[in-house]
Amino acid sequence: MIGPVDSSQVPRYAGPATFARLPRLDQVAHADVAVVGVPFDTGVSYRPGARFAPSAVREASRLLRPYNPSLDVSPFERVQVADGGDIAVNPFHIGSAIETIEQAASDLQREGTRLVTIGGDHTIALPLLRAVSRIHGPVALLHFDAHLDTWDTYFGEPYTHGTPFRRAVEEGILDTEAISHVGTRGPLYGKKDLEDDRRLGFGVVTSSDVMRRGVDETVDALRQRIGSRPLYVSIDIDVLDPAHAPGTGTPEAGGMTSRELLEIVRGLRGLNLVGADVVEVAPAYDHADITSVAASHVAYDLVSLLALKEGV
Ligand SMILES: N=C(N)NCCCC(=O)O
Ligand SMILES: [Zn+2]
Ligand SMILES: [Zn+2]
Repeated sequence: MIGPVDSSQVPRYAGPATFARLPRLDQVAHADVAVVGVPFDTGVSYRPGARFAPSAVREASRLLRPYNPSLDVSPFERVQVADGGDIAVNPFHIGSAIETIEQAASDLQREGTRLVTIGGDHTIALPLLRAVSRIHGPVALLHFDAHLDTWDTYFGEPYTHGTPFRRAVEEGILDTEAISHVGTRGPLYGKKDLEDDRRLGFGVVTSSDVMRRGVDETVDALRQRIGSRPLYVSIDIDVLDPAHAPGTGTPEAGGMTSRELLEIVRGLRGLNLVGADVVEVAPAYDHADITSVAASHVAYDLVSLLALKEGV
């Protein structure tokens, strides 16, 4: 196993950044888990800038340490984790970008590598879900977000960051017995948004529900719905309150704390996780790397969950 650069030997701020100072994918024979960037933000409806997230999150991840006490695992000792670099996508053509992401994600997973993808805007969840469903069939989905992202079109366009999960249901790549939003809040276009969303099959745990029920009850309910199904986790960083994630494109007041999010993610331990993404970090609106740090820690816990599951 090739682990991260030892920060007691080489200062952690030295050298080019890979996620958690891990080796690059081309430096290992095989990776069980790869962290890969998708610098794409052509699908946004408001503030752009998520194309700069992969490099910002890698920079913020320099401070991650190799032992995860919350999950009692040293993920980089248990399995080979590597940084898969960025998928080079066309910034001028959403359809072409989606095709490139689906193909690249499929190629990366060909030898059983699991992906934790750093977006990019939420458009990228659709091709990533297509790629995991090619392997596992329709997957359960836990979607952490302030937004439903099950709208139909924007300006007539079906492929945007507000529409990936409606497309995914239409394409039959989700197991609609086990799809939930967590952390939703904020104004909608109309009541119909919620009705449409329910008709697609989504369960909703709002940000207020999490606050009222607490983390443990929330986790119990989510776990029951998911069972042993293959599970994909998509985390829009705007699920966090703007106080915890100012660096994002469509911020909404009244969100979760980073502590709540991390605890819910850790509560997924033992489930059949097959892939995950962390999207919508927009570094230009960030302050003191608050958002990139949160995203890097969430990604670290997702990698840890995969390491627990894939390791022997
Ligand atoms: N996926 C994110 N972050 N936002 C979707 C917001 C869509 C809208 O402008 O209504
Ligand atoms: Zn979203
Ligand atoms: Zn969102």
